[in-house]
Amino acid sequence: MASSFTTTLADGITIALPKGRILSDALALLKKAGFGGDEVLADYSRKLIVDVPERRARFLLLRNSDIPTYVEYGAADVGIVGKDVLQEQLKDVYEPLDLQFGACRLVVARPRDYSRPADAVNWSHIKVATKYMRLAEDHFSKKGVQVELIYLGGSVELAPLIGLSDYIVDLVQTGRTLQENGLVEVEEIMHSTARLVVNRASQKTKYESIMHLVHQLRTYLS
Ligand SMILES: Nc1ncnc2c1ncn2[C@@H]1O[C@H](COP(=O)(O)OP(=O)(O)OP(=O)(O)O)[C@@H](O)[C@H]1O
Ligand SMILES: O=P(O)(O)OC[C@H]1O[C@H](OP(=O)(O)OP(=O)(O)O)[C@H](O)[C@@H]1O
Repeated sequence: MASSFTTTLADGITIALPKGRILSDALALLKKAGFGGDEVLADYSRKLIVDVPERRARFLLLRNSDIPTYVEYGAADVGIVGKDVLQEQLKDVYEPLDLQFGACRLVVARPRDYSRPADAVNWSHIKVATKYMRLAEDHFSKKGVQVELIYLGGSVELAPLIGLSDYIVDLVQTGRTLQENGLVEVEEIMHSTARLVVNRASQKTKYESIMHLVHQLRTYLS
């Protein structure tokens, strides 16, 4: 069966989508723009490749953090991924569109009753748990604060509660996760929304298809 995946949709477009929380917004926009939608959701969680030949589109369902890699190497022509991930990974891809959904912020947070001074100038050698190693490193080094970064892949808010770290750098949207775990935001690092990213070679070899997609998505952005 694998060969059929490589022989169909030769002149179509391969779109990498993240399986997590921005999938439904991404599919809703793609559907409005005429690039499939329900077909992908119907197969979601069972298939990792979903072909929609009548739209000349192939969807890859990937981990959020893998999207830039697939697009950079041309395994997908385009992808949808959060700006936070793009800033963290700095892959060599075009980023033509802010898709406006998936809004969140990357922040520094600490326990509400933490005893160290809130002013970063007075911090010294703090432990920071995060999934965003590069962004956290950049943030603290700009302040001249020496930090020990501890990589965690999820549930980062737990780290300061059990003494693994002093601070966290993580995403916040509603603020509920921080609040329910007794943490408070102390600094904001960046805002993030979902972006369309495009492989540099595909932008040339599939110029018309990609410009059509970009145009359609731009038209249907709310
Ligand atoms: N609480 C949130 N509210 C809104 N958007 C969010 C929130 N958390 C994350 N996002 C955005 O959605 C993207 C996908 O998040 P999601 O939680 O689905 O993936 P993930 O678990 O971080 O990815 P991976 O599986 O690769 O580690 C994030 O990169 C960010 O841009
Ligand atoms: O401000 P809120 O609306 O509460 O959202 C913030 C939470 O959402 C994300 O976690 P996610 O649910 O993706 O789980 P994770 O901790 O496994 O990454 C993020 O890492 C925060 O933990």
